[in-house]
Formats: sequence, structure tokens, C-alpha cells
Amino acid sequence: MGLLQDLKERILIADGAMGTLLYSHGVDRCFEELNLSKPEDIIHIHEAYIAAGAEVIQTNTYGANYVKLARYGLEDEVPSINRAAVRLAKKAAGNKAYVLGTIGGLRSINKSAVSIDEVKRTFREQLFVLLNEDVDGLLLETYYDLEELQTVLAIARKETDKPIIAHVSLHEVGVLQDGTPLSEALARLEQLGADVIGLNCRLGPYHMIRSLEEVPLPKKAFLSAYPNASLPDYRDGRLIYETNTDYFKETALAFREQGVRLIGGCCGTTPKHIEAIANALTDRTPITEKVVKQRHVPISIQTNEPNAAPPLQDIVRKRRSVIVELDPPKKLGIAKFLEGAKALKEANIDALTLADNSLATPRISNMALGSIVKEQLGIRPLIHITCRDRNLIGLQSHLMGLHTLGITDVLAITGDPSKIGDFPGATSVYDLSSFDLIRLIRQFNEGLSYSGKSLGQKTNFSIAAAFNPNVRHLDKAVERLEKKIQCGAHYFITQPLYSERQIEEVYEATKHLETPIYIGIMPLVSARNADFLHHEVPGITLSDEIRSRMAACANDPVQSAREGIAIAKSLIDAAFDLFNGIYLITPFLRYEMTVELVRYIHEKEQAAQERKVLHG
Ligand SMILES: Cc1cc2nc3c(=O)[nH]c(=O)nc-3n(C[C@H](O)[C@H](O)[C@H](O)COP(=O)(O)OP(=O)(O)OC[C@H]3O[C@@H](n4cnc5c(N)ncnc54)[C@H](O)[C@@H]3O)c2cc1C
Ligand code: MET
Ligand SMILES: [Zn+2]
Repeated sequence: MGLLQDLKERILIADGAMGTLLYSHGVDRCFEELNLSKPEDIIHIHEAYIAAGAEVIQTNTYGANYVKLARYGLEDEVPSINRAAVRLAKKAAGNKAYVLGTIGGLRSINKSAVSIDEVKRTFREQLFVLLNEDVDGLLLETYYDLEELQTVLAIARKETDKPIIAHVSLHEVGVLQDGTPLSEALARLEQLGADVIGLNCRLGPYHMIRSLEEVPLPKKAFLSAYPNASLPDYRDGRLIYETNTDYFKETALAFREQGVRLIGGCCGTTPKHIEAIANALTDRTPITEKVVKQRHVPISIQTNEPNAAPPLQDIVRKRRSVIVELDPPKKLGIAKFLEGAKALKEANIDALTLADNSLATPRISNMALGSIVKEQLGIRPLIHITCRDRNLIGLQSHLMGLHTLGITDVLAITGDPSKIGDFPGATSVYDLSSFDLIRLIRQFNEGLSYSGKSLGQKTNFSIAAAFNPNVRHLDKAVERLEKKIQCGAHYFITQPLYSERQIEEVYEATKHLETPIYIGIMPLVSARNADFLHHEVPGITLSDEIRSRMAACANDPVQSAREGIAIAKSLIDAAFDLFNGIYLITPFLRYEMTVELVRYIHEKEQAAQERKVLHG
């Protein structure tokens, strides 16, 4: 008899957690390395699960891959650790249990932390060792990212005919983190050839059962569930799980009612939990019919008001567009800021962009000021959002706040690291990369939170992303733009550029993109300001001519500003015919400078239009 033949006829019981069990016994190092250094401990755990009733056990190889072992300097031990793991499990199992070779997912909340190429490479290496050791089947578990699981499952299916069990992990009931309903995800896994499909980790039985209520009995595959013992509690720096195992008796019956044929445990479970399941399931006959609960799809309310202004990406595609940055003050008191905002509105800008603690220095919240300029002055605020200052919870709360305030224009950026700012000891969060943040906002626009949970409404964000052309290899920066477009960026805004030649180079390097770009221009205010940018800001190089022009008026602030404006005007001239979008950065709240430049752009535009009319 084989594993699948058995599953056809009856419910099988699997083992529970390895990692959390070791951890609860005080092991606080690489769990998989113990296959080499403490083999008897691992055998002992396998035996305890079998004694409790497990008929299917898994190798201690959840994190025995190149990426995770490298954290312990053990990346060269992938073959030896996996080989040892299978031998230990087989020794414990004898002919009493099937041995599954476990491979764990790599991507969690941060999708871009591990590339798909790396996923494939890492997976193949571990897969071949496990298959060579002749496991009875494979357990692909704890995959939050469906793309990753589909990729590795396809590889495994090509390489072996042995049973493959494929498990996703959920943050929310019934839905994966990208919004895919569980039933659809499992159907895809079945289609890719998984023999057993189901869930493990993150959720306890209650939420898993609710999730499975929406899943029909698969046609060819079998369902499985390895719930956590409970939701974890955080005590004295440790994650603690519920230890009451009676609850697992009731839930085993509920899993059976959902058509689950392979029931085990994940984090926090122990041999006692498995024993409870085994005691409860005296009748191992699987159900063959099931009433499936319809997934509750919340009605999405589109927030797009009929007369809402078109998004900036549409405006800049059609006509000249000027947006201006006016940074929130570093001190309390916003009178001068509001004066500047008003003057810029009168000069006729399309949006006022508000930085998010730029240079990692605290400023008045740009959300607060954005709301004030919108409500009091009728200005369209464009809010920069860094990944530096807010974790995944804070970012989502921030986005919901912006939506609630009716602010729809955002710029998703990594953010200058805290090290460079006024509080170098502060944490730079970076739960998400700029790519992930762009994806998150796009997901909000579909009405879904990061974990795939419905937000009840769709947001309507227009998503800008940053473009830094001040790098050695412009082609690499352009590759990042392409990736940002894939993630959902609607348009780009560049760092300030300081030479006509560079503006042309940027045009040449990006003319194949259909996504609009606003070219950044920041007027210089003094020779010192020019020297600072040239010598101290990575990537920014000012031409000798510009620096000597600024140096020539070093002791005359009025003349310096004039010269700065003149230089900015020639940069505008260079950008004018190549790009519709101009992004002006106001230096040190000196808004009279950017006001003058906005006027210059509009006059130039008007003259160009008149010429066009004249010449037909
Ligand atoms: C329009 C604009 C507005 C900004 N506003 C703010 C703000 O409000 N607050 C703030 O703190 N910061 C701000 N910044 C700065 C920005 O956060 C950092 O400069 C950032 O690293 C570049 O943009 P990003 O965050 O999208 O970078 P990403 O494209 O996410 O890049 C992140 C990091 O990857 C590396 N990288 C990027 N491109 C390359 C390349 N071609 N070659 C090698 N390495 C590369 C760099 O280390 C870079 O810092 C702004 C930048 C721009 C262009
Ligand atoms: C993090 S999910 C659990 C992985 C593995 N099955 C273990 O119990 O250690
Ligand atoms: Zn787990």
C-alpha cells in the first residue's frame, strides 16, 4: 500500500511541530543542524509522534535550504543535513509511518526578499537530496506566496511521481495574501499535479476550519490541514502556544467534516495534540459529499467620484504639467509654509508634493499638511510615503487614513536611511521595499489589504514612484523603473538633475517606456549649496560651469538666487521638448523661487502653443 492508496480509503494522521517543540525545550539555534549534531534528539521526537498516532511524519528539513542555512554559515551543509534528516526519520518510522521530505517556503511578507530564480535554485538543491534518499513523498509547506509555491510545485512534479503535498499558509480566513481565494489557490495546485492540497501554520484550527468551509472536495487530490496549536501569545520575549489539547479532539472531527484526509499539526503542537486527534478519530471513514459555503464577497464601493479630477498620469500624458515640492517645516508653525502653498497655487501648479521626513529628519506630518492644503486652499496634495518610518501595520493604517481624507496622490519610496538624518540611532523599518509598497497600494486599489483581507472599499490611489538617474549605470536604474511599472507604478518622479546632457540621456534611456516621467529640477541657492550637492550627495555632479557661475556670486545672496533661477531655467529649457512633466523642488521653503519657475514654464508653454497655432 502506498500513501495515496491509504488516503483513498481513510483519514491518516500526521505528526506535529518540530521547530516549536525544540524551541520549547530551550533549543535556540539552527533546528535542522541538529540532524547532524544531535541525531538521537530528532529520532526521539519522531518516535514520540509515531507513538502518539502519527502515520505520516516529516523530515526535520523545513529550513534546510541554502538561503536559510546561510544565516548560520551552514550553506554548504544542505546535502548532509537533508540526507541525515531522511535517514533519521526513516529509522524512527520503520514500517510504521510514511516519511515526507519537507521543504519550507522562503517568501513571507516581503515578496522581493528572494527572487524567483533564487527560489528555484534553492529548491532544486534540496529537492534532489530528499529524492535521492528515497522519501515516501514530499511536503511543500508554509507557502504564503502562491507564485512561489506554484513555481516549486511545477519543478517537483516534473522530477518525481511520488506523492506531493502542497500547503499554503493564510493570514486571513479563506484568502491568500495576494487576495486569491483559498478554493481557487488549491484548485491551481491540484491542476499543477499536487496529490494532497491544504493548509499549514499561522492559523489555529478555528480559522482553518472556517477557511475550509469554502473549499469543495477536490476531484483528484485529497485535502490536508496542519493547524497551529492556537494563535501565539508573546511572553517574556517568547512565542507561547496554548497547551490545552482537548480542543484538538473537537477540531479533528470538524476537519473530518470538511473532508480533510490528512490531519497533522504545525507550530505549537506536540505529540499530545496528535494523540488527541488520534483518540477523537475513531472512525476514519472520509466524507464523500460536502456543502460548500459561498465565499462572502463584500460589495466594493468605488470611491471614484464622478467629477473627480483626472489622475496626474493622465494629465501629464496630455499636456504640460508642473508639480512642486514644498517640504513640511522642521519646526512647529506653518504660516510660511501656507503662504508658499498659496503662492504656488496662484501660480497654477497641478499638485503640491510633500516629502515624508526627507533626509530622515522629522518634519510636521505630510498627511496633516496635505489635508490642510487640500481643505483650506483647494490644492491637490501629493504625499510621499517612505518604507522607513512605518512598519507593515503603520503603512496600511496610513494608507487608509489618506483614503479617508480623500487624498489620492502618493509617491511610494524606500526613504533615506535613518543613519543619515538627525536621529541616526532611530530604526529604519523597511518591512517593505519600494516595490512591495507599490504593490501594496495597487492591492488597496483592488480593495484588499496586504494579507488579502477585504477593505470594504477600493481606494483610488494614483501611484508615483521614484527614479534616481544620478547613478553610475543608468540602464540599471531604468531596469528598476520597469520593475516598478510591473508592480503597479503609474508614473515617475526623478531626483533633481543638473545638466542638460543628463536630461537628454534620461530621455534616450526611457523613451521606450509608456509611463510618464516628471523631471526634477531644484534651483541652487548659493555656492555652498552647489558645493554641498556636488561633493556630498551621492550621484549628483554639477558641471564646472554651473559651479563657477554660483561661485562668482558667492557673497551676494540676491544675485545667487538669480543665478540659481537662471540655471534652473536652462534646465527647464532642456527638458521642455522631451518631457511634459516638470517637478520643481523648493529649496529651504524659498517658494518665491519655485513660483517664478512655474510662471516661466507656463509662459513658455503659452508661447509654444501660440507658435503652434500660427504655424498651423
Ligand atoms: C522624487 C523623490 C522624492 C523623494 N522623497 C523622499 C522623501 O520624502 N523622504 C525620504 O526619506 N526620501 C525621499 N527620497 C529619497 C529616496 O527615498 C531615496 O533616494 C531612495 O533610495 C531612491 O528612491 P526609491 O526609494 O524609490 O529607491 P529604490 O528604487 O527603491 O531603491 C532603493 C535603494 O536601492 C539602491 N539602488 C537604486 N537604484 C540603484 C541603481 N541603479 N544601482 C544600484 N543601486 C541602486 C539604492 O541604494 C537605493 O537607495 C525621494 C527620492 C525621489 C526621487
Ligand atoms: C514555520 S511552519 C513549521 C515548519 C515545520 N513543520 C516545523 O514544525 O518545524
Ligand atoms: Zn508552523
